[in-house]
Amino acid sequence: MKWKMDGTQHDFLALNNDDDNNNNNSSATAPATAMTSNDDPETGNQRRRGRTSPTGRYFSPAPNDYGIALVESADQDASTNNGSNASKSASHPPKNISAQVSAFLTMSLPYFRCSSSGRRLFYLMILLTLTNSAIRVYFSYLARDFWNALSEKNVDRFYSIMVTFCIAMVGLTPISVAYRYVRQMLAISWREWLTLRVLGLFMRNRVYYSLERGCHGDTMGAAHNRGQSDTVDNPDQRIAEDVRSFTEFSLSLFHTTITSIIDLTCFSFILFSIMPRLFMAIFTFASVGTFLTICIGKRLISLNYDALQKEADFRFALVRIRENAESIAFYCGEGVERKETERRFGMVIDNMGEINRAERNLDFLTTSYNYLTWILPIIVTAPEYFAGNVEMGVISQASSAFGHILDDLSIVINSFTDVSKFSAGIDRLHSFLRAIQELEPDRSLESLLSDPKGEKEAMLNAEPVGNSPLKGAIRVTEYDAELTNHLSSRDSPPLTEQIQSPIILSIRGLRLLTPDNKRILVQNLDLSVIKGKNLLIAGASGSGKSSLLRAIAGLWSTGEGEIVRPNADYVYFLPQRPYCPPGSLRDQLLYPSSELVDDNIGMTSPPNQRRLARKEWSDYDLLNVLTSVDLPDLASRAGDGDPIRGLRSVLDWGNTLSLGEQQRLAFGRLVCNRPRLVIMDESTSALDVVAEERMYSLLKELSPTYISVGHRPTLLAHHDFKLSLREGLGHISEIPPNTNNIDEGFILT
Ligand SMILES: Nc1ncnc2c1ncn2[C@@H]1O[C@H](COP(=O)(O)OP(=O)(O)OP(=O)(O)O)[C@@H](O)[C@H]1O
Repeated sequence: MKWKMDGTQHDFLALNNDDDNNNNNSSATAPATAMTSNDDPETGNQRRRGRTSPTGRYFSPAPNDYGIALVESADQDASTNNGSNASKSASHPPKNISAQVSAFLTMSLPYFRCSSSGRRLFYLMILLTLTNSAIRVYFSYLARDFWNALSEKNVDRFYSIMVTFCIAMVGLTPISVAYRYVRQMLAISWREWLTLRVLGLFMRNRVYYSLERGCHGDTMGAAHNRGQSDTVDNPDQRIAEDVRSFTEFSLSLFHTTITSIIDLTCFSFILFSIMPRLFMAIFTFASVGTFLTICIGKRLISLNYDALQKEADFRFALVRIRENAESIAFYCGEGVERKETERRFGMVIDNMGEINRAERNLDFLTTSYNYLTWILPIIVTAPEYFAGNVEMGVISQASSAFGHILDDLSIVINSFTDVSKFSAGIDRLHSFLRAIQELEPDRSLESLLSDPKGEKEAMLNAEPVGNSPLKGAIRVTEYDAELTNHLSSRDSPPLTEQIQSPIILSIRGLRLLTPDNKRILVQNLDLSVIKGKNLLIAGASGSGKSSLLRAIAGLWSTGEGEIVRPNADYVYFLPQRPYCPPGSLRDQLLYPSSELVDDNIGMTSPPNQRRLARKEWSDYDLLNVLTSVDLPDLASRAGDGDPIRGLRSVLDWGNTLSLGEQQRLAFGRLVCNRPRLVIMDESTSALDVVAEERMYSLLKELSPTYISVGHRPTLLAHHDFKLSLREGLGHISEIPPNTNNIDEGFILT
């Protein structure tokens, strides 16, 4: 069951006794709803503010009145999920209540501490909530007088009350509208704040990569030992959907709670002063009902947690088919994919069935509860009325007060399903943020949310911040490549005695493990790469070549040792399959240059000034770049004969260009970005030997130092040294000049 509020869907959100119109409806219409023929026990007590259905859920029978509509939908939980790694996720048991409350506070308080506008909106919302409660009490008295006037047939009094009622309605409407508006404003502002904070934390220090690959260094190892999950499923859904639901439902819940407390106080006073017996009866009735609801319905909490998970897994299977459409089509793998997708969908359906059964059991209780609430106040008050001890208006007011109090005491009963969904949502969001926080264990989650850059901590500790982005045992130290003599041959032994030029990359005592700490890939590796002397890394498949590059990039830190390299501004990594971001051909060439980069990303070095220099590249320059990488007609093709238009055309480049074209385009990026050190992982694997030769000639013209990983013997001719990885050990050898191919006696593995 889902709710729509002003067109916005809520997923673990359905607490609904918060709407002003509902409130007005309940109290303002109390006279009309005190046991009229319109009251339908099937829909619960219409007097009641929350309009409880027999199933125990609040609903709005007239959606247009309240801007709220009940939506039967099961797909919202995963509606924004692009399905990143659902299948890897671990299922967490829902936490206990105190842990939930603590998680809730940790995630919600930073916003109110940091945002002054959020605080203002919050105070205004409280003010308007209090005003609304006062209005409800006022209307309860107005209703009493109204019914008394009717039963006494006092026409003058009746019309005088009607006039007062109309004036009050006119005056109070803006307050109700303002309340809803302010609450939505607060929901928007909070969502914006929290989403941007979570997104910032997700993108900085390559957390997005670490969470995806589970390479959290020692920290994650510790997490493993504590039995925590090392992967977080569907971060996209958590950022897009769980944050939204969290903020919106939190406000709804807050409103419900505060309104209930105020209502409970006011109407308890009213009811106790009118009829103490009824007051006592209601407390007993609500307590028993709540206890039974918790006993019968607690299974729904874990089922709803699983529902979020299973919907996301199903969605992920569909997204994966879309992303790998071509490969699946080549393999004719539709049957397998369909079976797997159906299996996941089957799990969704099974879970829905279980939820349905659990809700049915709960409905037995809540429906009979609602029938009883319809009749209970009448049974208790009727004898007094027939005995002439109380007037009709008093009965109406007592019934109204009864309805209010019962609503307030029945929050658990009426909203159990929705609160259980909210609880599952809190857990998902909190575990996601905890996984991010574990990458910076010296900082608390609250401080990360309040102060992502850690400026306050930095001021307090006054410690130099380490250079390595992810704290692990392998330390990556970056230096400014402009300072040419930063490294000397004394720091690390050179590859050969003869070479005395500065070292551009140095690896000392490296021991590299897989992120799960299970396998040693490289050990005792000492290596210095001299500027201008290019290195080829070779080895059998799975020997750890790419992993060594990951360690140099600072992506993997499990192991020990030190890597010293130029800072990110001067190093460019070329993977085997270049990433093609959404955007124009121009964007493809200049990637990752951007006018938009800011220091919030938390990169290991200040923002790359050279990468900000997009405007320096004219269209003409970029067309020359394309020509230099053997793609002279690409822009014309993309622009239907007009190369300038082609540079600006936005296509799905990853699916439009062949892998060889993408690899050449990636070499074009090197021309635009002019790094000092290029690190390539089989980045010419899709090129023929001639094209490979041309790309390496271009590299030599650009004259950076480069390191390649590859299997092809033809690569030997383009490098000066070779590092062979064998059984965890690295063997360095010099490649004699004019080595052309494997016949020269150099095998790659
Ligand atoms: N996230 C991970 N967790 C655990 N093990 C991993 C992970 N990623 C890679 N590995 C393992 O690490 C080993 C080295 O992988 P790597 O990609 O470095 O090999 P490679 O030498 O580049 O192989 P190839 O030549 O086939 O590309 C492989 O056995 C691989 O299965």
